[in-house]
Amino acid sequence: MRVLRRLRHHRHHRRHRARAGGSGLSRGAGQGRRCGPESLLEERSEGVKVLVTEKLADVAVDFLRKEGFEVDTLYDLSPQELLERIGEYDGLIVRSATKVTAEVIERAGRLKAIGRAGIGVDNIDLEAASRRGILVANAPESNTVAAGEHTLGMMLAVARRIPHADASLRERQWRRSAFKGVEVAGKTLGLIGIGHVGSIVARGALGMRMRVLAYDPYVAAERMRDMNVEPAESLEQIYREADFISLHVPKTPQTVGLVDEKAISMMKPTAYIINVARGGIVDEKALYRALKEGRIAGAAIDVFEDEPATDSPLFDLPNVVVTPHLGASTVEAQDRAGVTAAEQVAAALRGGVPVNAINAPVPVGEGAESVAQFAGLCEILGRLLYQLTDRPGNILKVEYRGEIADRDTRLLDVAAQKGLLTNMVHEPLNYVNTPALTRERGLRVETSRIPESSDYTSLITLRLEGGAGESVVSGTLIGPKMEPRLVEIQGYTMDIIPEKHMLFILNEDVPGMIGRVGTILGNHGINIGNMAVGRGAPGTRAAMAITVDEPVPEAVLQEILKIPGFRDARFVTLS
Ligand SMILES: NC(=O)C1=CN([C@@H]2O[C@H](COP(=O)(O)OP(=O)(O)OC[C@H]3O[C@@H](n4cnc5c(N)ncnc54)[C@H](O)[C@@H]3O)[C@@H](O)[C@H]2O)C=CC1
Ligand SMILES: O=C(O)C(=O)COP(=O)(O)O
Repeated sequence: MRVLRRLRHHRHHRRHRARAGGSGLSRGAGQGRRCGPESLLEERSEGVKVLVTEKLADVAVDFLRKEGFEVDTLYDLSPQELLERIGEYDGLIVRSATKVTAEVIERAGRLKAIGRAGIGVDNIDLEAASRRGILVANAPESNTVAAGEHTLGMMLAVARRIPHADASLRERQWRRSAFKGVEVAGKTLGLIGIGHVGSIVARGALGMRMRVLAYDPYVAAERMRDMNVEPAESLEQIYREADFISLHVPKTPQTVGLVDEKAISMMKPTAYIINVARGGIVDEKALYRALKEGRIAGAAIDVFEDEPATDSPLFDLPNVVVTPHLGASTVEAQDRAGVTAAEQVAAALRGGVPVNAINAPVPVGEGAESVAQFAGLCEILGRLLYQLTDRPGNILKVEYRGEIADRDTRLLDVAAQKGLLTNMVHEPLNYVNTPALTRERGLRVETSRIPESSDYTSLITLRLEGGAGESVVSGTLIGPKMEPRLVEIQGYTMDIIPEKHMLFILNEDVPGMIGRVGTILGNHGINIGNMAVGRGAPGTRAAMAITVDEPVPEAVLQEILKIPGFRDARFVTLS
């Protein structure tokens, strides 16, 4: 299967991060890291309902249906109708027009995942979604080429007044002298934001022999120079020097109103503003005044403060080119955005963390996929740790040894917490809401890394401290199938594949103990699957880990403990 590796510039974290995309990561829907213990992952999709509120590529809807989801495409829902219907759905897929407000999220009792078939997520209340444990994932890069090409098209359209000339000729007027434009070659294009879309615009502009100047505090000057782009010292430099100013930043509290009256006042009277980013980043009223008074030459606008915008005063100005938010509207981009969003939602609904998750940790960088494979193990270790502890402490120590110590393990930190909290909290836990619940419970998480590991390629140890004594468990993944193994429990070295029902017993290291346990379990009709023993110094203490086919009742544990030499016997459930 195809696995793509690519660099993406994350919108909000504003740093370059490597991500794996493609469809090689899971058995069912692609684009997700399988993060839970395999047995915990939800494979069934019957009865799992996905609502699509905006036109999505047919291939994306087909994909979801083939995966067994029930899909409703309700493209004309009013905000009120959305509030009324959202409670029926487990997944939601939107584009930019659906406002997924805190109120929508509050009413979305079943909702587990929101997919954005595009880039900008400013129409989704991320904080509200995260609080409710709803995973949000978008489709970065799906439409960057489309948005970049649209920007270049808009720049040429406004520079050469193409739409006006077209409209005039359709009125049967041959007015050649009325539509004299300006060239872009030799002019300065000032980019505000040079992430994915900005870079594509830069490339096109350089091809047209423009000088490209860019302002982006989160992209290194070196990287810009590699692209033959001149790093601007400040926004002011862009405003003062650029002939065309094009915005390619996300809409955030920091960028709303970025290009305001003051910014426009610094621009050349011959300058053009192009906005294919988001409405509201350019102050529309200030823009209107400047255009009307001829303080700048023109503007090309694809996005508006209030969309759908059918009545903007900008539409009456002759030096403006407008399109109704068409930046992403190409066949190719829509196919990509739709399929990616659908894959992300499908993966999330099956318990994975999709690779484009915005509000959950996704491993990045070298070995990212192998990190995801350890998530199930960490969750098991967390569950086990809690159940082995009588009075759990509030410090969770996660130790990474060997290869795993060099990886991005944020996902694993959360997986361990998720396992630990499972039996502590009543809320359903996932990778989105677990860190907040950990904090709420006053649990401190400390991680440490030791790159060398003598016995295993990678070893993960969880310790719970600060309560009645310390509890410790270690595990690893073994073999070509990367199967989980418990290799240390409460200081005893052993080797056993974890299973749903397990028994842990501490006993004196004397002959006959294993047989006694076997006899008691057998007397109660409890079948043993597997067994491992760990020892202290010979003849002192020992421990047994036993997998059983069904839960072991408390009375059976008590029967074991009545036999001299047995010190502790616990039944644990690992899924
Ligand atoms: N009109 C349309 O249909 C489309 C619009 N968009 C818009 O374009 C935006 C950019 O998309 P991408 O390039 O893919 O995102 P990106 O995340 O790759 O790039 C955004 C860049 O903006 C920079 N940035 C953030 N805050 C900044 C600030 N205050 N000043 C200067 N730079 C800042 C970031 O460092 C980053 O390099 C999206 O967030 C979306 O709103 C994207 C696709 C289609
Ligand atoms: O991807 C983006 O950020 C866009 O603005 C595209 O929006 P759309 O999906 O066409 O409503």
